[in-house]
Amino acid sequence: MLNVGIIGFGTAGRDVVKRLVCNEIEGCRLSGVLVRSVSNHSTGASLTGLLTDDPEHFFSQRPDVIVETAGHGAVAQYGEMALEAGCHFVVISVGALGDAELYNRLVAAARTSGKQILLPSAAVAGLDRIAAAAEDGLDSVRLTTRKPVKAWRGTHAETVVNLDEITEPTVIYTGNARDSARLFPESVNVSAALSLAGLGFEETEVQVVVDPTIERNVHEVTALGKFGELKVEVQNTPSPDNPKTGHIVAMSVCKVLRNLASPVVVGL
Ligand SMILES: NC(=O)C1=CN([C@@H]2O[C@H](COP(=O)(O)OP(=O)(O)OC[C@H]3O[C@@H](n4cnc5c(N)ncnc54)[C@H](O)[C@@H]3O)[C@@H](O)[C@H]2O)C=CC1
Ligand SMILES: O=C([O-])CC(=O)C(=O)O
Repeated sequence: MLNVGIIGFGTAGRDVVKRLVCNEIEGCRLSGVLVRSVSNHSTGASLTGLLTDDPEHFFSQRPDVIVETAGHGAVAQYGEMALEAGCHFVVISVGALGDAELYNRLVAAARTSGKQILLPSAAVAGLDRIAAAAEDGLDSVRLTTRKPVKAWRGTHAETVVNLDEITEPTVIYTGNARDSARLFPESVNVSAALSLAGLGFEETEVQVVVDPTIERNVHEVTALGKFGELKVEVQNTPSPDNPKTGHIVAMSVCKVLRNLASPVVVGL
């Protein structure tokens, strides 16, 4: 059995935890959930003793794999600790890795411990193909991320446009993935995942759009190279608790955990 520790008990974290405690991910069991303050969460009997706000206690449960579902700050705070403790580190707040210094430290820790930093596809599709294409001549990778107005509340978008007055699709960012990941830490992690799969943070081109005409979170990816051409559009159903995050994100984490415990792995 693979012991799984989860950092963060928000939208994505709760969905993953629910599946683990219901034994829906074969070969995996929940060792603990690290939260900022236990008193902020009311949980059912199935989680008794599993939530902790004490990192030492969390690590003492000897997880084999730790999953970050808590935001960029938590990647910086716990990444090295997780790898040095001998755990694989699954990261959904991939944009944090746009900080080159942090990225290098985590990679060094992974090398030393012999463990891996695992980045789920999460909200996007096509990372497998872009990574394969990068083996032999990838020329360009472009991302357009569009989300409905409600998904941009409380983000950097509010400093660019008046969200209450938007009536048509409005571009709020054009640039590279390094800056998009930094400016939209809760919303455009996909740009970082594409960068790490393909051409890196500087060469990956990103456009971000507030779109009052749509209901889903849309990511359009195009890539060109020796392999041919890739065009992928995903339309993610927003999670009821957090419209920024697609429900598929937690399911993608569940798939990574299933892969780690499974004799057969499909879709790498
Ligand atoms: N790779 C991808 O495609 C995607 C990545 N994300 C990333 O995942 C993150 C989480 O998404 P959601 O679950 O929707 O967010 P959320 O805001 O619903 O939940 C995050 C939870 O983590 C907790 N938290 C924050 N810092 C913590 C810490 N240091 N220790 C323990 N708990 C901490 C918060 O209190 C909150 O309960 C987002 O901030 C975003 O960076 C989200 C969607 C897609
Ligand atoms: O869930 C999504 O559609 C994508 C997202 O928030 C991110 O990339 O950070």
